[in-house]
Amino acid sequence: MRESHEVTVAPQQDYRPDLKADSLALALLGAANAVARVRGGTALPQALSIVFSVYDVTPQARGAIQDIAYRTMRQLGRSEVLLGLMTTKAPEPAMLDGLLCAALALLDPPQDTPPPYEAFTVVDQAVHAAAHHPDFAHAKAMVNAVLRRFLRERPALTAEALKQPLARWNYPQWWIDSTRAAYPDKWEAILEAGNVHPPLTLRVNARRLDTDAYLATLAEAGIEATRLGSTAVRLAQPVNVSQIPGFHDGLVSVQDAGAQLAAPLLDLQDGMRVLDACAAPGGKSGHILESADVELTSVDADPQRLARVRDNLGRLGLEAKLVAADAQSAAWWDGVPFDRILADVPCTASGIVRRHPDIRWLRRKSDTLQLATLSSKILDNLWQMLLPNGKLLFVTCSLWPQESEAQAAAFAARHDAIRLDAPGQLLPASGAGQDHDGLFYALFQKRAA
Ligand SMILES: C[S@@+](CC[C@H](N)C(=O)[O-])C[C@H]1O[C@@H](n2cnc3c(N)ncnc32)[C@H](O)[C@@H]1O
Repeated sequence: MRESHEVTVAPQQDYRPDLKADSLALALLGAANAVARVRGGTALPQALSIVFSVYDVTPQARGAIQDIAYRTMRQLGRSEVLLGLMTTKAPEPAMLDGLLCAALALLDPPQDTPPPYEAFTVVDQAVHAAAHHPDFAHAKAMVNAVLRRFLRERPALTAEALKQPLARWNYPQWWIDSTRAAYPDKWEAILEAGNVHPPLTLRVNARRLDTDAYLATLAEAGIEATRLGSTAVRLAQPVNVSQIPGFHDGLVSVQDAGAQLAAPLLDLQDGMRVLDACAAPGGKSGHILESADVELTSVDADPQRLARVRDNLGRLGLEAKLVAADAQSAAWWDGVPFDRILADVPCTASGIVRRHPDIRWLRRKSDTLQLATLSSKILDNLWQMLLPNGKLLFVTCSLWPQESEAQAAAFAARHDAIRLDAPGQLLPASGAGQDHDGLFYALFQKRAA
């Protein structure tokens, strides 16, 4: 018998196609590559940095790849259903599917938003991109046929697609069901809010200047902005951080207005010992140090993410003791209790999907319970580190009650903790007056000894 030489060829995801650096074809292929990696379980920011490095792209191409990848993520459900209506089997490999979804996202922008490119350019460049990739050059006629059919039959195809919740909402079915179960009267508004483009919100460094003075600086620079809170300023149009006045000198940081509630709730006084137990990348650590002269310990289990805390505090000219450790354990603790503890625990991040549209496609339903179990262990461990009369602020960026209110109620009961006033569940909101992610805050005080 002759030996079989048949081999299965692994997809060449790292292959750099020979396409012009500033072409839409390269941008579509880069986005398709990132989307395929997200399907494989990689978060979109990491997927994009891999693509930028293997494709060795120009800054301009990076911007285009990123923009298309984020658009594609926001409309992945709708594009998947449309593809299901136009093809007999799911396009393979994953990058071909990603290419079609990326092209559809450009051809089929959300209602009332202009298409970013001419339709014929998108089709032409998507076919060109397919033709240049060895894994699916054979499918270039299919890419052409599918995209042209979409343009010809768009009203009928989208009407048919929108009958399916996956296309209507652009979330997996379990996510839609969970939102509906938790918020029977508001689930539609919550899902819509997660599909809105987030604003760029800044936190003004109160050590350096006041918020009105910074608004005046922005106005002088011709940047339109509104005040959202004591230190929160929302830009009318997002800009690159390099164009934000004073960013590099630590006058401001990028931080959602909802996240800016943490430091004031901690009721900080000079001289306190404070623990930020899940600190990376350091947004709240920075705010704590801007608010009072405290002795801050910032802990995070991920040493690479902890390095970002050092960078962020360095830009602000502030310092904390940085510890790479597991907040479920006390092995790293010197035994001296803290006056204040911030527990911004790991969670499903279901409240920040407008900033991270990949999260809904990466998460599994079972993650909620797993993460709630981890965070309850973290909270129980931290409680022993708090002084009598001290305060612990529990924060999540989740919308699921299992991770938030149910967790807070169970924690208070387990430890006989006093529950102080705090916002509780903040639902995501977009607008000039109120604009924040979906976060949860519960504040506990330890009884006097
Ligand atoms: C919601 S993020 C924190 C955001 C941060 N507080 C800020 O404002 O920039 C949660 C963090 O918890 C960290 N983490 C996850 N499990 C942990 C554990 N067991 N112990 C300590 N940190 C953990 C993650 O690495 C992640 O950086």
